[in-house]
Amino acid sequence: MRVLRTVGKQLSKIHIVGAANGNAGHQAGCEEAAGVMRNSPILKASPLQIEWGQTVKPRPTGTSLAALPGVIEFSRRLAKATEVAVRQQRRLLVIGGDHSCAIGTWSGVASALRANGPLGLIWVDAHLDSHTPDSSDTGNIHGMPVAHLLGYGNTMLRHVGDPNAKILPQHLAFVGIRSFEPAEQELVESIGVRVFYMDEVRSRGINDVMQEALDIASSDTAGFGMSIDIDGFRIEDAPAVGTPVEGGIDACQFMEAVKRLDLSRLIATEIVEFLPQLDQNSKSERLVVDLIETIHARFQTVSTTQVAENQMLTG
Ligand SMILES: NC(=[NH2+])NCCC[C@H](N)C(=O)O
Repeated sequence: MRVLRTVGKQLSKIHIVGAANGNAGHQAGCEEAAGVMRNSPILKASPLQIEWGQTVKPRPTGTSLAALPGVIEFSRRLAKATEVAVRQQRRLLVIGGDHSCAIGTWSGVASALRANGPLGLIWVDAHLDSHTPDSSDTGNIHGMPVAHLLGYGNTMLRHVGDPNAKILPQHLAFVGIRSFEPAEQELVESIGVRVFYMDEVRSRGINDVMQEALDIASSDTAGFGMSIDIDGFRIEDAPAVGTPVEGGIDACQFMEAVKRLDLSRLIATEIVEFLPQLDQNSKSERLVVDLIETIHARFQTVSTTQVAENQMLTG
């Protein structure tokens, strides 16, 4: 009885791991986001129960491809942190960081789940982030995490946590994509990954698309994750990002769609690419909090009315 109660408690509280990395991005600054969110008055005012775990900080070795040694070492430490959290059945949220942190986040989660089955993943983003070091024009590793999670690219990055591919093509769905280069598109399409480009989101509506993405990520998997790059949203909803792209997902519609999803098999969430130095009027900070509440309120005794009231108070 006691054990059950403890497990229940761990399941409902959000356990946040900070990923304070930023030098694999187009512009430095995402490394500040975890600290900003930790001190965020908007998040502190939220009725959600949160416990902050460790914040993993890299030892940067440079930018573009010179960042690689630092990213490898950082990814290994982040993967340890997420693996432990999932093994302890905590309700995990990772706050990045540039999107290269996804290598560490999902490698650790995949290792923890492996005995039970494969990991599914919904990747919300403007970009495909599916380059290898060889195919990338910029050398920025935040444009490469998906290729490495699928088992392509640099061997040491592919082998973070363990040598297995972290995700199989049939369990991955991209949502909101509208910026990519031919080589990365060719890679993901040739192996059959489902990409919901922005055109399809616009024509079918985000509700339908998210429902189908959830089906892909949860069929024949041990559970699934969501990696949310806030540049997937409209620039007016998430202005503080390093690589903005016009024509994104309407953030309010996205959150309405997420509220309708069955998230009972959600293992972990990651919110990345928030660049605090560009955040006028805390607009993007507020979006991060709204996303967290949208996803997590259902797992706690917090009612949607309480969340709405909080949003009005701080809005
Ligand atoms: N996580 C991101 N914001 N990625 C943007 C990647 C942009 C471009 N495709 C590149 O590889 O450099």
